[in-house]
Parts: sequence; structure tokens; C-alpha cells
Amino acid sequence: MLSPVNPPLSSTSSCNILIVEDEYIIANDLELILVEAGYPVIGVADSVAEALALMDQQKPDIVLLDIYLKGKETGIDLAKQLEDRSIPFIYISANDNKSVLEAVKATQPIGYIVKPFREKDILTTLEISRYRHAHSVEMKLREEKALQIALTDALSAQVGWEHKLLNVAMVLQSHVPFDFLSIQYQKKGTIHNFNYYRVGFEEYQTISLTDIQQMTNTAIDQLLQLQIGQSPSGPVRYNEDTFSVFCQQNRFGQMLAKTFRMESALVMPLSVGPFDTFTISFLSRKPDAYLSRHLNLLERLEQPIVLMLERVLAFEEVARLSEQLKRENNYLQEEVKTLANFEEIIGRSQRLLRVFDQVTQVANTDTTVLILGESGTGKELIARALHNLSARKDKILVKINCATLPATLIESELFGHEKGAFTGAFEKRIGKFELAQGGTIFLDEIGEMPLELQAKLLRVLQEKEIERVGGRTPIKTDVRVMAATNRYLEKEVAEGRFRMDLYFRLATFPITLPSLRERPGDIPLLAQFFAQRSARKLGKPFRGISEPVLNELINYSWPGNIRELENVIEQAVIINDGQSPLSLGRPLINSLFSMNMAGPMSQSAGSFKEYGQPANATPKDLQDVKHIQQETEREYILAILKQTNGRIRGSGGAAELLNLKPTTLEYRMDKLGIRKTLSVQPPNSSSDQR
Ligand SMILES: Nc1ncnc2c1ncn2[C@@H]1O[C@H](COP(=O)(O)OP(=O)(O)OP(=O)(O)O)[C@@H](O)[C@H]1O
Repeated sequence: MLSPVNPPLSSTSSCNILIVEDEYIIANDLELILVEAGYPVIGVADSVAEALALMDQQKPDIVLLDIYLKGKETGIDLAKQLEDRSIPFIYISANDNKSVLEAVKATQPIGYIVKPFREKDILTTLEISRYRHAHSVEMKLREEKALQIALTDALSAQVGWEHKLLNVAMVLQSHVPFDFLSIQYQKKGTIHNFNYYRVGFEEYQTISLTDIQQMTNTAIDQLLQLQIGQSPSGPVRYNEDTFSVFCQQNRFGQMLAKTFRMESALVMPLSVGPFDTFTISFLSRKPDAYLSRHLNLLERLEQPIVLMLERVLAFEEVARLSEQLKRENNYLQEEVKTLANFEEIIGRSQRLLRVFDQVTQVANTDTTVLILGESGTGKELIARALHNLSARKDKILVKINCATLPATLIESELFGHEKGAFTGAFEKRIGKFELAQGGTIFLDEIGEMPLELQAKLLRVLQEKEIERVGGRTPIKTDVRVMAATNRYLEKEVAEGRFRMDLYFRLATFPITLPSLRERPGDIPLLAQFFAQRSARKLGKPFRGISEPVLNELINYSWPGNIRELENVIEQAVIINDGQSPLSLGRPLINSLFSMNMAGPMSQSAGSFKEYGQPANATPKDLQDVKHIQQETEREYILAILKQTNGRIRGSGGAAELLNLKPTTLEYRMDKLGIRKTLSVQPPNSSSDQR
């Protein structure tokens, strides 16, 4: 609590007085009394015009003011101007007419002296009025300080902006009265609008743009359009005479005034930082509600409020960034991060070296890259290498697997959604494109993307803008796009499952990875690398790989490519006693995959084939190929599941052995008709758990 302190009163000699009196004798009398008492009299005026001219030369500290003066204008007219200039005044008048006294009271003088007066009356009233005025200035300062504290509390409350600004409105009401308060917040070009309609003492109704849309029959877009570029440069009041100017300049305000029958306004624009502006419009039903004291108060509050808003917005930004960091962290923890530089990519075959050349050529550009190749050939590894070699390497690489997400969720996963965009969208959520801002997005299994979303992705690639689901404003993005697929995309295009325009857009720079059987020379290197890495991980000595085992590895067709080799070697290390060279946990049988059919793959996207073909059956058409491919994958997964006794997750589970995320494996199992609720099958059981 502030303790009441009497403000010190300045000496009479420092209180300059202006006398405004048209009767010469009285004016002269007054001057003599004042000078005698030590007050400097800076002038005597007999009309409002003369008083104003004198005040322009020197500002008085107090004006002694008669009501009826020379000319048309009265002391009451001058009083309004004195209020504007914050100059205190005392009336000296013989007038006791009731209506005149009412008008006098409304001008808020600091005193009133009745004519005829005695010297004592003048000096005592002057002294008391000066004291009360000084005291009221002090009170005003205190009130303003309290107002600033209340505004800070209102703005820093942990509530949404609508609630925050309602609190601000309630705090301001007793200082700048209004019947309607409209606050427009422009953030980097996006407009947010908050409207509060006073319906009772401390009772307000929040009016949304949708409400205004319904009341005025105007489309939202048009309402937003009406609000663009309408702020004055500083606080301005519009009363009776100037309200039409307000309506001309402010089309949205005009609409509010018409709908809610408002007749005066006070507009306060606030620039917060380089991008954000707030425009607070106070509207009143009274035609002359806004006085200069309201304007002066808002002018004084301008800087403190801007500082408060800057602080609140900075806190919000920090919270947003830390939320983004948390999200990125979660994301990175979820991801098995591979460091992927060329050193981590094993192989010396000509085919792989050619891929390295392509990666080096394109890495440091922003070109969209399409990585093609059978499953497990290292497409993701190459995507990571591309990112790590690009200028975006210090920003995030976000991967999204288009095959593992339900079609209904991919859009919101990619582009985010606004609160309430669809059932279950309880909170606003940013998508992977926004998460990847400044970095790279890797769209794995792009061939699985639903057609309608392909159109949206194409627009993002062309416009470099995204739109959240349920959002209305496009958001600029700076994201490099990479995509991968093990599908033959040209065939998908021919069969109408993939948009040709998107295909061409993505395939600006295709990189096709060779299958493992196309580079058998790399198999010993890879096997050695994986064996050493697993042994290190398991803390076991590594005694090499025997010649026959290496031959077996080289002669196998590797339908699962490097991923399969990695798993085979890891199992071999697990069962190895640490004393002898590695032997394989299970024999490698080229039962369904033909080695001789797996010819070298061309580098062009067009000649890419899906999987190898069976040795013991000549497929008649594409359907056959697909069937064989699915059967193979199915058998392979079942074999691993049998090995793990049906366990998918956790250490030693099928997902780990297959080096897949459990959700990816479950998705594939689902697609291949393998039931998730696996019963533990005896190793020789032929049940396929369908
Ligand atoms: N040249 C390589 N050197 C070392 N490890 C590799 C190499 N290529 C791939 N791998 C490893 O093989 C596994 C499969 O690679 P990756 O996931 O990149 O394949 P993919 O082609 O993206 O597979 P899918 O199409 O199934 O998503 C990963 O563990 C990866 O680290």
C-alpha cells in the first residue's frame, strides 16, 4: 500500500497566472492582489482569442477565468481548450444560473470564486485549489501506475488472447469508457480480431467474426479485407463532427458503428516490434464520449503497453520455440538416427560409386530428389547423406512414411491442422512440413500417397506454401523435398494411381540404387562391416567370416537387400561363440528368387523394376509378379516371426531382426494378411497364422 504523502506546494513566485476578465476594474484589482501576494501575472485577456494568443507565448500554471467575456466565446468554451492543454483553471463569476453552473461543473475547474470577492477569498481559494490540484495530479499518477499494473496482470495471465484482451477491456473501462471495444491484431500480415460488446456493468459479450458475418450478412473474407490498412499513426478521437471521417477511413469500424449504433470513437494503434500491430478501437453510443484527457491518458500509456505486449509476445515466442524443440526432440528420439556420410555407406562397386557421384552433384542444391530402388537398398541412408552434405545439414531432416499412415491422417500429418478442423482435432497442430522449416523433408514410400493428397503435394512443391487442414491462410515454407519409393512409378502413372505432373516434378533428379545382387562384390565388405559393428555392440570378439560362408552370401539373391544381409549377419554374431569365424544361423536358400533374372538395373527411373522374379515360375503378367512378390515377403516375415515365437516388439523381436519399426512391420503384416495376434507356433508348424 502506498502511504498518503502530501505533495509539496510550489512557492507563489513560481506559479504563473493568466487573468481572463473583460471588466477592466476587476481585472486590475485581481492583478494587484496577486502581484502583492507574490504571484507573477503573465497577462490579462478580455476575450478567448486574446487568452489563447497569450497562452501561445507563455504557458500559465493557473488561469483565473470569468464566464462572460468579450466576443461570442465564453469562459466555458475556453475551459475546454484549457483541459486539452492540461492547464488548471478557477472560475471567477457572479453568475448563479443553474444551467450555466451545470456546464461549468462539466468542465472540471479546480475552483470557483463568487463575485464580488475580497482579497482573502482570492488568495485562500487559490492556495486551496493549488493544493488540491497538486494532490489530484499525484492521485492521477498513482492511479495510472495502478492501471499499468492491472494491465500487466491482465496481459500476462496464462489464458488465450480472447480472454487476455477481455481482461484488458475490463481494466480500461473505468478510464476510457466504451460500449464496444474492437481489437485488431495483425501478426506478420495475418489478422486476428477480438470484439467485446458491453451488455451490463462488468458484463461483456464476445462478438466473433462469425457473429458479425451473420449479423451483417458479409462474408468472412470480405470482413477481413475491410480491416486491412486502416490504422492511424497515433491515438485519434472521433466525436460528433469527425465521426464521419472515422467511418470513411475505417470500413470495418463503420460496419460496427452501424450494427451496434455507435456514435464516437477513439482509436489507438500500437506497433509492437517490426511485424506486429494492435489497433484498439473504443466505440461509444454518446456522440462526444471521448475527451482530450482520454486521449492524453492513452498517449501516456502507449509506450508501457507496447513494452508489455512485446514481453508477452516474446514469452509466447519462447514457449512456441521450446514446444517446437520438444517436438523435434521427440521426433529425433523416435527416429533411429543414422549418421550417413559416405564413410558409413559401405561399398566400392561401380554402381554405388555412380550413386555417390550423383549425390555429390545434387546435394548442395535445393532440387527435389527422387530415390528409387528395391526395399532395403539404402534409400533412406542416401537421403540422409544428401541432407548431411547440403547447406541444410544443421537443420532438421524430417522423415514421413506415406505407407504407414492411414490415408485420412497423412494430410494433417504433413500440413498440420487448426483446432476443430475435424472431429478429434482438439488442439492446433503443426505438420511435418512446418517442423522441417529450413531443413529437409523425406517422403518415404511416396508411391503409397493417396491421389487427392498428391495434388496438394504438387501445389506445395510449386507454390512453396502449405495450408493447414481447416486453415485459411497459406504458410510460406522453405523445405527441401526428397522422396523415395520401391514402386515402379511410371507404371503407377500409366495405371492412374500416380499423378503424372507430380511424378515429373519429383523426378527432377532421380537416383536409382542398385539391388545387392547387382553388386555382389560389395557383399563381403558389407558383411564384414555389419559383423564388426554387431560384435562391438554385443561386446564379443570377432574372428572373421570363413570363405564358404562368404561364398554362400555372395551366391544368395538377397530379396531383402542390405537390410536382410544386416539381419543375417547380426543373427550370426549372436549365435557365434566368439572363438570361431561366423557361421550362418539359417541356410540361405534362393527358393523363390532367381539370381539369373535379376539383371542390372538401369539408372533411369523408367527402367526400375519391383523386386526380383521367381526362378521356378515364369510370371505371365504383372499380377503374377505382384503375387510372387507378396508371397515372398510374406514367407520371409513369417519365417522371422516363427524364429521369434511370434514376438514383434522389443529386443530380439521380429521388428528388430528385420530392422523395421514395429509399426511398419505391423502395417506390412496387415497388408500381407498375417494376423497380429500370433499364437506361439511350434518351429515346424505349417500354419501361416492367416
Ligand atoms: N551401403 C550401405 N552401407 C551400410 N549400410 C547400409 C547400406 N545401405 C543400406 N544400409 C543399411 O541397410 C538398412 C536398410 O536401408 P534403408 O532403410 O536405407 O533402405 P530403404 O531402401 O530405405 O528401405 P525401404 O524401401 O524398405 O524403406 C539400414 O539399416 C541401412 O543402414
